Amino acid sequence: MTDARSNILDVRGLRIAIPGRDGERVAVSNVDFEVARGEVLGLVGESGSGKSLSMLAVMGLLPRNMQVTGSVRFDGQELLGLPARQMRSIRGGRIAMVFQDPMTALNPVMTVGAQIAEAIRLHNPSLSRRALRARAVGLLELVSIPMPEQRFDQYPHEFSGGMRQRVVIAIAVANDPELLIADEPTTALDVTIQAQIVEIFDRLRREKGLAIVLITHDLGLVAGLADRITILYSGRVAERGAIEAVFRRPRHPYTAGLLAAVPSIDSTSERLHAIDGTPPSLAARPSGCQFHPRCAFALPVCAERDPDFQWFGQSMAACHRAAEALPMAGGDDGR
Ligand SMILES: Nc1ncnc2c1ncn2[C@@H]1O[C@H](COP(=O)(O)OP(=O)(O)OP(=O)(O)O)[C@@H](O)[C@H]1O
Repeated sequence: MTDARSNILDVRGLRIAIPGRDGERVAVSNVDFEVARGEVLGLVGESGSGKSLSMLAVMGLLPRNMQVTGSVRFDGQELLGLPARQMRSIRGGRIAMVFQDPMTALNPVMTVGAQIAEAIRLHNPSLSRRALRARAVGLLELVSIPMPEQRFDQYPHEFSGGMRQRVVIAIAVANDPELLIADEPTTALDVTIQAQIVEIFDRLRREKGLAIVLITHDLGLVAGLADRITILYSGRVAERGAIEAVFRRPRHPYTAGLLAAVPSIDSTSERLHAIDGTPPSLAARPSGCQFHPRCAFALPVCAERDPDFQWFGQSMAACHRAAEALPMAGGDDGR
């Protein structure tokens, strides 16, 4: 892994607690992840695993009642506790975001071009109308929208879902951010369009050195794009590391289960292997390893003690049995 200095984003020991009438509930605990410039990090987990809360913490957008501790460093600067005004200028400037539903991010009564130009103008108030238009058209080109000159003057409803998501990406990267946080950016799109969006992200990373955090429950999406992966389960990191290492040799049974659930093109089986059971609710988190009630390999210790991380060169996993060669599904080394 790269050392901390070259990471554009470094999250350490992130903890997010939600106060309630019967005491606080810890939604995210001891979460670490990092992404270097030009790299893509896949932040993966089932619904409720803490992906969105973790990224809201990075952006300083958590609801006020939540208590966040740990460290979130962006280009070396600590963001937790930063005054709201400073955080606002980083957000939308150096850190940009793309969400699942492009329609909610776009204004239906403004042309697409005007919306992109407005995003540019916010950070470049002295640019002329002509210069704004030229840059906006350039951005439409960058995200592979055909006939950008004509498209500039059209409204969001004149665009398909995939084209709208490209517009949202164009707006997000309008001011050359260093980090893009994309929360389920392709979930609402069909598979072909998904692949095109992935290609655009890949180009932005290669050509502009953009770092991307891709939040998703889709391991297939991560496989095509990410350099590293962090897998969250029940608010904690189950496994993380270089994507090849984690995919080739998952060390956590949860990772193996997720990998086995990815449909493969050459699969002869119609049935997807899903992991039996459901993740624990915030109100009823188990003792010990969070995954043990669903784990086929659980030992008595797994219910008693939260596992420490074990490091395997390019990946690490929080599993009492991580070092053993368990007969898990997933991975490609024939176990
Ligand atoms: N505003 C809130 N108040 C109380 N609990 C919350 C709130 N927001 C999230 N949670 C809880 O915190 C946990 C983590 O939620 P989070 O939204 O980060 O999960 P996620 O992995 O992003 O899931 P999804 O894929 O469904 O968005 C969940 O148990 C969720 O119910």
